[in-house]
Amino acid sequence: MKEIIIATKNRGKAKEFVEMFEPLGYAVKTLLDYPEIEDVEETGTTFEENAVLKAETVAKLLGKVVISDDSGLMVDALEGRPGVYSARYAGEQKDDQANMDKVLEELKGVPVEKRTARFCCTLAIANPASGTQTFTGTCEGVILEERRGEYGFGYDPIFFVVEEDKAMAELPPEKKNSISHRANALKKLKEQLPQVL
Ligand SMILES: O=c1nc[nH]c2c1ncn2[C@H]1C[C@H](O)[C@@H](COP(=O)(O)OP(=O)(O)OP(=O)(O)O)O1
Ligand SMILES: [Mg+2]
Repeated sequence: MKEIIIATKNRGKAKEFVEMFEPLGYAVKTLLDYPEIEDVEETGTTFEENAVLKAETVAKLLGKVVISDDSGLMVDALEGRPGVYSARYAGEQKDDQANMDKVLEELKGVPVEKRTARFCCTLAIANPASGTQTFTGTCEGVILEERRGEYGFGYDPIFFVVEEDKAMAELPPEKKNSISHRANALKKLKEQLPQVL
């Protein structure tokens, strides 16, 4: 089986990449399979910068083609926050529950029509021999006033997808993986690099 390496230590992302790549005939490896590789410091100020940093660092270490994912939630009423700081919004411990509580608290009293938001995902594919390309996908939604659903990870329980009339965390994996920011970025990557995937 062909193998693809995803430079992530996030279990929620890793699960989605397995779900999206296995039907294409790829065995997925992530940094959870390479415990000796340390977390790449995300010093960029955009999803693209951080995605490139993560993919190139790991591609160089392994001498192989590597895909990374930098993603997050942008809330209009918060001027785009938490944005690139989504993982650590409530502190260094990267706690999904604390991060959601912080967003809900900051949006207290904000009416539904002003609670618009989007998930963003930039995938970087780094080839040690030929360079790096990036692909970005988004998914539009509205921030709920309380959590709904058990699927997914991160901010999914507070992100309402209008077209589905459900919170992202109420959508089963097959559904999320056809409409998500990550799915949309991967579609672009596949369209533009059919020879790689
Ligand atoms: O589909 C998603 N559904 C809900 N929340 C999501 C999603 N996609 C990203 N997110 C949130 C989770 C985390 O708070 C941040 C990603 O931060 P980000 O730096 O890209 O990932 P990370 O540090 O968890 O793992 P890694 O850098 O090893 O890939 O955005
Ligand atoms: Mg990260």
